Amino acid sequence: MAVYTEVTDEALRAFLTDYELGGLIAFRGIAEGVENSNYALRTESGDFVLTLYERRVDPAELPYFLGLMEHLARAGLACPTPVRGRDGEALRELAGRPAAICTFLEGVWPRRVRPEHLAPLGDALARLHAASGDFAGRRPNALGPAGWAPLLEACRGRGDEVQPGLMAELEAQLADILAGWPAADALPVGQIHADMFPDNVFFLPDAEGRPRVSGIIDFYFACTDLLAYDIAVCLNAWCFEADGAFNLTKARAMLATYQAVRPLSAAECAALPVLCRGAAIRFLLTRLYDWTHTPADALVTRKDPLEYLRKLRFFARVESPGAIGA
Ligand SMILES: Nc1ncnc2c1ncn2[C@@H]1O[C@H](COP(=O)(O)OP(=O)(O)O)[C@@H](O)[C@H]1O
Ligand SMILES: N[C@@H](CCOP(=O)(O)O)C(=O)O
Repeated sequence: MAVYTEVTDEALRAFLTDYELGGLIAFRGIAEGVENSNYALRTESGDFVLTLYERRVDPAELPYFLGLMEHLARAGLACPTPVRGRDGEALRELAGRPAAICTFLEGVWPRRVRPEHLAPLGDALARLHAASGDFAGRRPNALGPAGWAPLLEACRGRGDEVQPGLMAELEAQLADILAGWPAADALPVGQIHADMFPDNVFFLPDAEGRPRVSGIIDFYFACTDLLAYDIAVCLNAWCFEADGAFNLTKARAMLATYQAVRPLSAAECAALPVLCRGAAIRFLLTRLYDWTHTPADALVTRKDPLEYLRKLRFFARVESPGAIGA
């Protein structure tokens, strides 16, 4: 699932008259994704993705997301380019929802992450950070440290049903993380993706058959925050095996190519363990919130919060940045 808002053939054809994309050839709802309604479109001009923004996206923030994607695509990053209508506007309305069309990116996201994915990932992440350096937009991270205690509070009463003692453990972890969190001006800040999970990064084989990044999608958590926090998100999302073991080889491969583009300062390396703990609790808390607030029969697939409890515990035990590849 993610088609919350149905679009009729007639409504879509009428919508497309505001663009110079030619006539509609075919369209279908895309089942993947959780936040918004997505449709794959084929028009006489090629393939596109139509997104209808659902309730969790604040319409006032859409110009930031679309502007950032346009900026990065112009700088050569493989990310969706918002398509502007005849009037120059990319953000429009369809079926009562804010809506935009973006270019379709080829490639597939890795269902099983292999060590060979990590080098191209690190390179792409560093290029994203470098290319957004001159982007003028700003968006505070709503799911940053200040947002974690309210999320924890919203899960009170239900969290311990997921695992006995969970709430007390998370409270203690959160206090510890916040006490060690770097000051906003202590580390380099810029535009970060903030949700660079495997399902948001597409790959295609290069001439030698090695994976190369062909697309980065889903910029709807992007924000202005510590650049190294994006690395921490990737260490969480890409460097653990199915049995829960942290894969140091993967972490080192990603950090090496990242640093070939943007070397980390000593302060960023030192902060990486706490940033990883922060990223772990951030995804744990949003998953826990969804787990405890989404009816079990809802069409959306709820993600396992306890996967991130195991990662959180791992990062809490890390004694030096070297143990996680920095
Ligand atoms: N620009 C794009 N090119 C190709 N496929 C896309 C593009 N944008 C989204 N998709 C497809 O739509 C799915 C859901 O997109 P995503 O942005 O992750 O949705 P959500 O924000 O609802 O989680 C992706 O897994 C991918 O299959
Ligand atoms: N990556 C997050 C969930 C966000 O979902 P997405 O489909 O918008 O990437 C998680 O795994 O908890």
